[in-house]
Amino acid sequence: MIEEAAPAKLNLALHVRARRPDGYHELETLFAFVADGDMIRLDPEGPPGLTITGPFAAGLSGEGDNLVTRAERLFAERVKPVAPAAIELVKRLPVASGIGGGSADAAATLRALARAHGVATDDPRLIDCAEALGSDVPACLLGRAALGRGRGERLDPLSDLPPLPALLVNPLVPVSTAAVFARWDGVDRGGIPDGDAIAAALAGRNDLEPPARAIAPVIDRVLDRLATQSGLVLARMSGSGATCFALFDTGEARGAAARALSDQPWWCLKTVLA
Ligand SMILES: C[C@](O)(CO)[C@H](O)COP(=O)(O)OP(=O)(O)OC[C@H]1O[C@@H](n2ccc(N)nc2=O)[C@H](O)[C@@H]1O
Ligand SMILES: Nc1ncnc2c1ncn2[C@@H]1O[C@H](COP(=O)(O)OP(=O)(O)OP(=O)(O)O)[C@@H](O)[C@H]1O
Repeated sequence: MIEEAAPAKLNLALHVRARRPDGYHELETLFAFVADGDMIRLDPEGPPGLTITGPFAAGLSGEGDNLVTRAERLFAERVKPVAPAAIELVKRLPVASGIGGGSADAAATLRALARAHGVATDDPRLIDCAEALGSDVPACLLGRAALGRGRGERLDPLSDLPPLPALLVNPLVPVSTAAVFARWDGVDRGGIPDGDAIAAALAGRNDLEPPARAIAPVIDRVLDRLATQSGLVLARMSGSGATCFALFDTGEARGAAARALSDQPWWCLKTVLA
């Protein structure tokens, strides 16, 4: 049995630079990961098929188009013609929520298959599979803080981030990534400055916040509540939303913020930058 963690991804900053003719957007983003997320368990000898467990299992459609099964099929086509395995996905992250849940699962599946079949996790064919599965999958395959460019697949690793306490808050409203990008106003407000990642994040922004807030106004309330917590370093929406994150200077401040928000019917995850 092979276990691979599928940690949640955060966009500490996300600057949209241009709409491309192929329908994607050129962006610059600071990818970061936290210590918690979904989990993939792979048994190459077990009865083939995908089992989904965990608190958000019910939000997912069947095997055919799950990103885990798509990753497995692509691995068999492009890397090694392996037979389907028994895979369990422990789904702890909300679906369609801006923290890359499906992308993290796909990347963890590729890593698990690579380990099971003696392929290096930086094998170019694995990276090809990741790019074909989605814009966030290459970053999730790398699994460490990085500056992303292009549609997110051109990655420059950053030096390790400080293990800042983090609170992730999702108002349990799914938001479509394509719908949010489609509402971007087309204004290039500039790239991400070089240098220290946390300083760059503080100076940066998420250009998808205004369109996501228009689609899901509850995001305003989440950000307003996070902004007033003490010990706050940075509060921002991640990806295309609706999950917002707050970074704190101490675990106590994060705990106090989590208690303060417990009057809302929102999903909250106390974690730390990895
Ligand atoms: C918002 C982010 O999460 C930031 O990391 C990513 O850019 C989105 O990554 P993802 O969910 O893996 O997205 P994909 O599955 O590749 O694309 C979904 C849809 O989002 C839009 N999309 C995505 C990425 C990108 N750079 N430009 C886009 O316009 C496209 O309409 C695309 O059809
Ligand atoms: N294993 C999976 N986990 C989550 N979603 C999946 C999975 N497989 C397929 N999907 C589909 O992919 C869509 C996007 O899910 P995902 O959780 O990756 O989005 P996200 O959190 O918004 O990611 P991003 O940060 O990349 O925007 C959902 O509509 C869902 O139905």
